[in-house]
Amino acid sequence: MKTVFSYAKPYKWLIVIALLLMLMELSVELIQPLLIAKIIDDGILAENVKVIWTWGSVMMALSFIAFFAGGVNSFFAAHASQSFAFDLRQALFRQVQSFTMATFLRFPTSGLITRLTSDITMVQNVLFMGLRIMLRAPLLVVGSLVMAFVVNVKLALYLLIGAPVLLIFLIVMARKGVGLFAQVQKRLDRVNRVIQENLQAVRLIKAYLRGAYEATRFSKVADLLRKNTVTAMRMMELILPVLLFIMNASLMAVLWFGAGEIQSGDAQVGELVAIVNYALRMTGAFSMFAFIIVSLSRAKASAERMEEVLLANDDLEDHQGEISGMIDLEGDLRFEDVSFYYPGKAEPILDRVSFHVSPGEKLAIMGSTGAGKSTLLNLIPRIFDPTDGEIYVSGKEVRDWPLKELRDAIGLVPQQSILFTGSIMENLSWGDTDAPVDELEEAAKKAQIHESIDLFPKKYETRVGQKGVNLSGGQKQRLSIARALVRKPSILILDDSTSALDVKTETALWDALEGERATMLVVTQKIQTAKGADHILLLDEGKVVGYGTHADLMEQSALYRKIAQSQSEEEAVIDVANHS
Ligand SMILES: Nc1ncnc2c1ncn2[C@@H]1O[C@H](COP(=O)(O)OP(=O)(O)OP(=O)(O)O)[C@@H](O)[C@H]1O
Repeated sequence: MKTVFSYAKPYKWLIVIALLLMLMELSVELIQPLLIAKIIDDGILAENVKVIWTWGSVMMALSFIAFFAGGVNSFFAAHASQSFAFDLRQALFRQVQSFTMATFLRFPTSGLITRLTSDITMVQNVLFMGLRIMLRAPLLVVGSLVMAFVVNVKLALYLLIGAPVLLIFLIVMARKGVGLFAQVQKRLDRVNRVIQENLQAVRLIKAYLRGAYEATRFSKVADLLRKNTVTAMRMMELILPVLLFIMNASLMAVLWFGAGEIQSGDAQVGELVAIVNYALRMTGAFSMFAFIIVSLSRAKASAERMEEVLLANDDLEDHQGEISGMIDLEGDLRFEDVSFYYPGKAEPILDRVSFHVSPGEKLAIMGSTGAGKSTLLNLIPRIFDPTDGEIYVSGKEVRDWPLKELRDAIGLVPQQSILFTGSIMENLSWGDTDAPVDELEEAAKKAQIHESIDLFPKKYETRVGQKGVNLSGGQKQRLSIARALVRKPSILILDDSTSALDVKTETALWDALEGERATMLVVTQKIQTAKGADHILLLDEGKVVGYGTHADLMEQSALYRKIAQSQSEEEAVIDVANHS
């Protein structure tokens, strides 16, 4: 809670002013029964019209002040709570962005989305309501009690009859509430996860006719959310009747014993009326308690979930020392005995991998699916750090480069092309926001996507992503490659990013990349692509099982020969099909 609410600190003066205004409003409310008592005892019963007019006017003036204070309080409360939520959302977003992959994988995406949306709204509402009514209700209870004692101690004591039971009951309910609402937020995470998966996979779901199946899956998680929320709310709904029962019993005691006190002359009618008035105000305030406990419980659960994110320890150390050199234009890359385990896994995904790529060389990486190719590539820009061994870029261990320097020098094209909503131009300049337009077009030409873009009516201003044109798989791959080229990387990493290209386009792409001053790592399944590389690294179950040129591997590696043979058979079948 502390970390989350520390984001309200910059608005402490707004909060203080809002609280003072709220106290002003509250004081007026508390003084009013006292004035009523005075009007009854000294005005009505004493038949003194002047007293009635004087105190009546004071009451009116005070009501106006309370009205004004309430209005301004709302203004400050809204401003403080909205600004607090804005800052908190920014902080959470930045924190999630700064996560290492290892930390990121600890939180399901849907959970992060819920934290950034519904959880923040929950604490924002609590701050707003806190400044408006939540604090006001308990203060009204305490204030009314104090005022009741000021009016008549004996009568006020009857109001306290139910206090201990009430207090214990409220504490128990508040504790239960936090646990129940934490569960509700978890269920909401799961609902969000199913929604997210469904929206992403909408085409697949249609193609597999899995709409009904997914609807059932959604019903199940939505039903769990409903059940948990109902349980929590039912528990909370107990609060109001119990509170009212206790308060009404206390009120009965006041009236019962109050009548006796008036008859014996120990109390006046006006005093009894004032105390009943305070008791009614306390009851009214208590009726807010159910709502307050629900809101506080939800906000506490939400704050704890956000705190998990804000306090998540990031273990990726950024070398902040002096930059003693720049990564060369064509980065030299060396893996020395690199092993890697995914967090919490017992089996290594990479097992003592060593190889060297000289500046400007092109290394093709091959291996069966799951061999560890993508994992290996992710270690270069330090998406993960190796568990053992070292990786050197331009002669320096990757952990010794400042992270920005290292990542600036790398152009990574992931296996799945990811584009952002916006124009083609915006997607290209995402690679380097300072790159001039002609460089963006140059990159597009090299990536063999310029001609396709030219055919769109709006050319580079064509919108992609949601509500924009849907690019084909191959177009997306080429756009992703162009985006990486815009960075003018020293090391260009293509993770199976040409799989959707036809042979002609791919050949043109490799020809265009020939002139690029970059060391290249290319994951590929195609022997044809590997043949064009200076060296080929063959991975199997995380181990290097072959390294050399195409000719070397044809000679040394049975696995490579098998892949080559299967692909030449495939080509033969295609040839036959084409000629028949
Ligand atoms: N985040 C993760 N946590 C645990 N295991 C993972 C994670 N990501 C990948 N793996 C496992 O690591 C192994 C290697 O995965 P990787 O993606 O590196 O393989 P790959 O050779 O690129 O495969 P493909 O050619 O199919 O893309 C796989 O067995 C995969 O299940």
